[in-house]
Amino acid sequence: MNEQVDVVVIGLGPGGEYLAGTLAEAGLDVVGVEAELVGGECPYWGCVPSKMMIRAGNALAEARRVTALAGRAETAPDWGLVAGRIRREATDDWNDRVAADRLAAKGGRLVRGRGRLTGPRRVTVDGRVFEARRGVVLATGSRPRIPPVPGLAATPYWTNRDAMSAKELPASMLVLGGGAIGAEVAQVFARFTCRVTVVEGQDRPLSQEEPEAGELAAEALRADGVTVLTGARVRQVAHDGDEFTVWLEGGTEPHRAERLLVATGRYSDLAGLGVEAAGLDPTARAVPTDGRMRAADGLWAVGDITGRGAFTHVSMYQAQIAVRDILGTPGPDADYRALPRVTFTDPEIAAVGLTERQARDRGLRVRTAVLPNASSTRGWIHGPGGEGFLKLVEDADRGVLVGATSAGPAGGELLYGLNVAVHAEVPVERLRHMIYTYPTFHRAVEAALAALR
Ligand SMILES: Cc1cc2nc3c(=O)[nH]c(=O)nc-3n(C[C@H](O)[C@H](O)[C@H](O)COP(=O)(O)OP(=O)(O)OC[C@H]3O[C@@H](n4cnc5c(N)ncnc54)[C@H](O)[C@@H]3O)c2cc1C
Ligand SMILES: NC(=O)c1ccc[n+]([C@@H]2O[C@H](COP(=O)([O-])OP(=O)(O)OC[C@H]3O[C@@H](n4cnc5c(N)ncnc54)[C@H](O)[C@@H]3O)[C@@H](O)[C@H]2O)c1
Repeated sequence: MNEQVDVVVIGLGPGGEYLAGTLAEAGLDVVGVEAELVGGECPYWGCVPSKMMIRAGNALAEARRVTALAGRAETAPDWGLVAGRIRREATDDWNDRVAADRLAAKGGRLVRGRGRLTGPRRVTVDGRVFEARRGVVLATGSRPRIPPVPGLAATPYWTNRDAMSAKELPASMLVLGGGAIGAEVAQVFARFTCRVTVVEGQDRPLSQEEPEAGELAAEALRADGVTVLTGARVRQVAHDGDEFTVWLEGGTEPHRAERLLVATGRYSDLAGLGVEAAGLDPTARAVPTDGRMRAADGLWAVGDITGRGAFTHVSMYQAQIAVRDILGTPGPDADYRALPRVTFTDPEIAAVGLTERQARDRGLRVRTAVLPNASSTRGWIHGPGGEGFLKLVEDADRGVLVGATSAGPAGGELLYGLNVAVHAEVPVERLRHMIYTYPTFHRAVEAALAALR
């Protein structure tokens, strides 16, 4: 006998867990299906452990700046403290009991196993078939994309999961990919004395962001002793039982390291989820959704699987919209114009909305301004560790900001005001006549607005 429920949520990462819990609290009969840990990638192998590492690495870096600012401070990096904190405080030793109990307390039912769509509004988990009266939500996230480099698949390469759960740091590590994961992990590991080389295929790290952001990230990594190779293609990878050997196209000598971290982006396994049973293309990169997060009749999708930005805040934002749609509560459609993101390197590199290139490619008449942090009073006072810049992108015809990048010691926090400006389309003319606190990092916004050309 098939089991009748109101909603089945497949995948309980940040978006799915929120959806399942909120719909259950609203009185619906909800089944949440989870193949691994309730909470998903973010709390166990993603945002939370990586930011805990970064907090520790930043403390070391700040202590090292004491020499230039305040005297002498000695540091003796101990990865055991970081690994222990991640184990105890962040992940409960990779145990999701608390999250599973939280869902149960809200009235949701957890079904452990791998869910598959086997028809419209129908999900099968290890032979159990659920018929969802209102529908099914796909929230199965993403996995590391492993490039088809000869030899790589046969080696014991690391993904983010190994890096986040490392009890000890390797003496040396090659990082394939200089995106968000590559840049963050490379810097932290280097600060804990691991010899790190980043191999990035594009001509700079963080290649999807402003060129100035990528250049700053490369400089920051190099300042921490990371070797950054750009425009680099890996020809072959091998492992001899002890170490990795990596040959690059055009290189004469191979690179060797104890570990190889692959951080070359993510993909969503739509075929494994059986999306064709709901009329969707299993070979697509993402599940297309409308403004209400609907993918088909009685089918919603949220999170990484939608391809609208692999961030926890995107997944949660979309989940809120899907909840409203399922419950029939009014509210605005999804709007990605002011999509914020922060790469938590030191300096933090934060951006919202369009880059200059994206704005120009859309045919906008663009005005921009780029100011180095050192040109502001606060940036100059800050001294060592204050590197960064502020960049604004204006749609000159409408007189509103459509994008901004803030990089610096508090780049992610500074972004907030710019996020509001882009989201609410606050006229640049109004922003120019605001009072900006002296001497903050964000006061640079006033100077940048004046410099828009
Ligand atoms: C190292 C790292 C650092 C990151 N740092 C940040 C950060 O600082 N800020 C930020 O916003 N984002 C960050 N991210 C991205 C963030 O983790 C993801 O965007 C977010 O977790 C995606 O949420 P989601 O809801 O799509 O699902 P996910 O977290 O991907 O979870 C999906 C869940 O679905 C389950 N699942 C998959 N298939 C099935 C199935 N068939 N049946 C049942 N269950 C299934 C999985 O087991 C998993 O638990 C980071 C990611 C990584 C890897
Ligand atoms: N702070 C944050 O919010 C944060 C932190 C980590 C991860 N994330 C999320 O997780 C996602 C995945 O992170 P990621 O770093 O794996 O992906 P990414 O897409 O951010 O970066 C991948 C990088 O690898 C490069 N690359 C791809 N194939 C390559 C190859 N064969 N050789 C060399 N370089 C290659 C790309 O040019 C790119 O720069 C991110 O896109 C982001 O959405 C967010």
